[in-house]
Amino acid sequence: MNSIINNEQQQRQTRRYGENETSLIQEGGYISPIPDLWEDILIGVVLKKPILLKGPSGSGKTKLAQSISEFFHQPMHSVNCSVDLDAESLLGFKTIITKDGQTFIEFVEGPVVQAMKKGHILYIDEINMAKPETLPILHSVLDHRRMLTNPFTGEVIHAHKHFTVIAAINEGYVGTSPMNEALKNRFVSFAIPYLAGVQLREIIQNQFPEASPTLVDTMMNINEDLKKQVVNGLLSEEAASVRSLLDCFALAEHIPVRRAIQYAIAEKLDDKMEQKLIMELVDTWVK
Ligand SMILES: Nc1ncnc2c1ncn2[C@@H]1O[C@H](COP(=O)(O)OP(=O)(O)OP(=O)(O)O)[C@@H](O)[C@H]1O
Repeated sequence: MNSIINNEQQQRQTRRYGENETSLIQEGGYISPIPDLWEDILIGVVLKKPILLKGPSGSGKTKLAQSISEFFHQPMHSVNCSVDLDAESLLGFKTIITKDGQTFIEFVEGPVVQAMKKGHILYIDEINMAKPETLPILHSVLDHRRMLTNPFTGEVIHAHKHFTVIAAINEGYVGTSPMNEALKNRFVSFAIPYLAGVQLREIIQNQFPEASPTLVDTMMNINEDLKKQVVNGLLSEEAASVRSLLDCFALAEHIPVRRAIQYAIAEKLDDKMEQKLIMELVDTWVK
């Protein structure tokens, strides 16, 4: 096992990486879809590189960030980006407080400042949904300087040695804009694909131990067919989403499988032709 990860984890907790690794599932529940991906990302974290996770909706990006947080016993602060995201939502804001009859102005620290000072993980979700002019405020945080001059207080903040930044994007989605080069260049980037094969089976069996082997086989076959049609360009990528598949299993505990797939996969897509194609594929497996 990679010693650089071991050393870092020992600094932060007691259990050694590599002990008790009999399951594909990491602490926090993440399963790596590609051999080495999990470990390569951990190395990026240990080297204090900002990590960019690129993958479709429901591919486990948030789960991966939570698993890193559990692995290093490091709390995580999340920022959900939108066009309304501003410097105050990132850094914090001033507020008036009254104490013992006196009025003060106090600065309430936002997620970036808290994570930097406490050495926590900062998770920036859908970073490409933010307005491009909002994020340059983070440039000095994300490069070798690892510092920030808070424009609201003038305070110069140097990041704690364990401070970690993980960002996630769904590329090419409505409402997203391409990340500007200067921002993207500060990250090391990892493509996060959907789970397939034994890894997918493992997560299903872990979350739905009561599911019959027949149901698991059927759903795995349907998922494979959906993936083929995604590759053929006939279905959008989310048709093969792991989140949707897990939703199917949850529903299928209570309603017939066909309806479960309709609600959890087909109806989530906007295109009627795609919905029809999904249900036709399902009908070849579910009687
Ligand atoms: N590789 C994986 N390992 C463990 N769980 C996974 C994995 N991929 C998907 N999941 C499960 O699928 C669901 C969705 O995962 P998650 O919310 O992390 O996706 P996401 O990529 O962050 O999605 P979005 O882009 O829509 O926010 C969760 O229940 C998660 O446990």
